[in-house]
Amino acid sequence: MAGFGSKIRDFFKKSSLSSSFYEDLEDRLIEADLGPKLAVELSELLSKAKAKDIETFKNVLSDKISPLIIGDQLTLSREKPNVLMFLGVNGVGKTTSIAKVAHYFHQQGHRNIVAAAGDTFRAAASEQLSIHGERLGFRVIKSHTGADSAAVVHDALTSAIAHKDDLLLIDTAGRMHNRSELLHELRKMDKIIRQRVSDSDYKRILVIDVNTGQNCLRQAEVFHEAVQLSGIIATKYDGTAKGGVLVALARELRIPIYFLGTGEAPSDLHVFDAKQFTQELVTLDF
Ligand SMILES: Nc1nc2c(ncn2[C@@H]2O[C@H](COP(=O)(O)OP(=O)(O)OP(=O)(O)O)[C@@H](O)[C@H]2O)c(=O)[nH]1
Repeated sequence: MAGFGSKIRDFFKKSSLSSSFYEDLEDRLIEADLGPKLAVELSELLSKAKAKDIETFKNVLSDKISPLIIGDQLTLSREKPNVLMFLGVNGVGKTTSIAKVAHYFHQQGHRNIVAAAGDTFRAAASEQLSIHGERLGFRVIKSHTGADSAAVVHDALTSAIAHKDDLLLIDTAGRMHNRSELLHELRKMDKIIRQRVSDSDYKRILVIDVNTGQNCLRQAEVFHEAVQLSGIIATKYDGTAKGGVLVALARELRIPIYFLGTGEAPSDLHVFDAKQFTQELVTLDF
């Protein structure tokens, strides 16, 4: 799949004289993952300005998305433990992101880190987390497959408080038998954490794969409804899609982006820079 930049560039190269220019542009923007609402708004703005050149498009795009995209640096408070719960559908990179975030804070001097294998749905998930823990030097609290994930979270919190850990990272399942079961499970975990950790020390982080396009939006809405998301980690930014979906997400949910994941290694994590991201998107430079 071609990225956002090349799709839009091609469009302006080939279609500048067509009579259905603005409708075609709208379709292209939707394909480029900006989402239907933003695509309609952008093509309407260009249509009003009677603009058909790529420079005007870039200016309109920049004006439109700059206020939408929010970057935020994830920092830990002095309280112990800070709790980060990772949410997202299967395969987006939750477990890998936990390893990356553990590595990131470890490098900042936070040596006491524990993770909870809250994905009790899939046997390999807690195994994978344990392997990361051994390599990177964090403890992992886990239970058997099919165990109550809220109980795992409860045990991990008790352990983190007893050990005076700086950070508790919670892995969760992305799939359940059905949506209401997933929501119920997540809310239960959320409630247990809120009973013992203050709001300022607890973040709910949505992990999304930027290559999954508009599917992300629906997923994000479900998780946001369940636990009120605090921020986003966008993974697989090293792939072909260059984040058009992040603009759509930012527009819909208005939550900050913490990090971009750019590979499988623990160090492949970059603090999100909103200015740089917007610049790359509007220069269509990829
Ligand atoms: N290229 C690339 N691959 C990534 C990135 N993040 C994760 N992956 C890979 O994506 C695959 C899935 O990652 P996981 O961390 O297992 O995903 P998960 O969300 O925990 O999946 P489940 O445990 O099935 O829910 C693995 O092969 C990771 O190595 C990234 O930023 N870039």
